Amino acid sequence: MKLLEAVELTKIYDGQKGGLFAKRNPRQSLPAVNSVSFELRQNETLGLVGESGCGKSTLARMLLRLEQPSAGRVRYRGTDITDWSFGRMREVRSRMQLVFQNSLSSFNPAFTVERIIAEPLRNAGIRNAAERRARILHTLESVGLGASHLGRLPAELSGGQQQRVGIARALVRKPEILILDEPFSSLDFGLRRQAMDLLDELKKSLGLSYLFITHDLSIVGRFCDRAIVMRHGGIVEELPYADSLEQATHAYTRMLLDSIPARHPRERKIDSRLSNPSF
Ligand SMILES: Nc1ncnc2c1ncn2[C@@H]1O[C@H](COP(=O)(O)OP(=O)(O)OP(=O)(O)O)[C@@H](O)[C@H]1O
Repeated sequence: MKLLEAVELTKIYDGQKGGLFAKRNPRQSLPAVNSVSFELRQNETLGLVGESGCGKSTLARMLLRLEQPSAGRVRYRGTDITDWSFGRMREVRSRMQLVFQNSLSSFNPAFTVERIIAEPLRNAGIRNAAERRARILHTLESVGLGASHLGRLPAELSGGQQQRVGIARALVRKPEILILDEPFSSLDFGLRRQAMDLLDELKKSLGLSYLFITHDLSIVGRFCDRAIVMRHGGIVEELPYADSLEQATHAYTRMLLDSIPARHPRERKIDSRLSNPSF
C-alpha cells in the first residue's frame, strides 16, 4: 500500500534561477530538488540519505506541503494533494508529523511538558481539558514517561527525555506517518539505541510508517527497511534492503559507506548483546 508518493518533485528557489548566481557559481543554478520520485509504503521505515545540502529537508517540506513544489506532484493514499489549500490540508497534516533534529530548540522554554504536548490538540480544536490531559498522559506513557513529567520545563529534562517529549508531541494526534529529520543527531550512542528501539516498538504497536532523513549511512542498516540515496537534489541509488548496504554499487554511496568511521570495539560488543534476545 502506497501511503505517500513523490512524483518528479522539483524545487527551484528564487536565487537558483540563474542570472548573477549562476555566473558566479554554476551549482547555484541546480534545483534544490530535481525530479525526485519515490513512495513510502505502509509500516516501513524508508531512509533518505545524503550529505548536507543535497535537498533532503526541502523534499520533506514539500511532502508535508510546507513548501510548494516548483514542479511534480505529492500523493497521499493515492490522492493528489499538491494543490490542496491550507484548510484542506489540516486533516492530512494530522496524519503526517515531523520529529525535529533537536527537540529542545523546537520547544517553547517557558512551556511545561503538558503544554508542549497539548499544543497540537488545541490546534486540532480539542477544547475539553480532561480529554486533552488523558490523551497527553496516554501518549507520554507510550514513550516511557509519565504523570511526574507533566509539570516539568524542557530544561529540567535530560536529552533523552526531551527527545521522547518531541516524539510524544508528534504522536499525540495519532498520525500514521512520522518524518524523522535526523532525530538521533543530538543523542549520544546509548540514548540513540534507546530512541531507535522506542521508535521500532512504536512503529509496530501503532502501525506507523517512517521517512527517516539522515546524512549517516551507518544508522540506515540498523534502522531502515530500505533507503534512497540523494546527491545534488536527485536520487543516485535505491537500496531495496537497507541491511545489505555493502551491496550498494553507486560510487557516491560507496564513498558514504567508506566514510563511516571504524567503530569502537565497545560499541560492537553492546551491539551484539542487544541483538541477543536474552539480554
Ligand atoms: N529557503 C531557501 N532559499 C534558498 N535556498 C534554499 C532554501 N532552503 C534550502 N535551500 C538550498 O537548497 C539546497 C538543499 O537544502 P536542504 O536544506 O534541503 O538540504 P539538506 O540535505 O536537508 O541539508 P541538511 O542536511 O544540511 O539539512 C541547499 O543548496 C540549500 O542552500
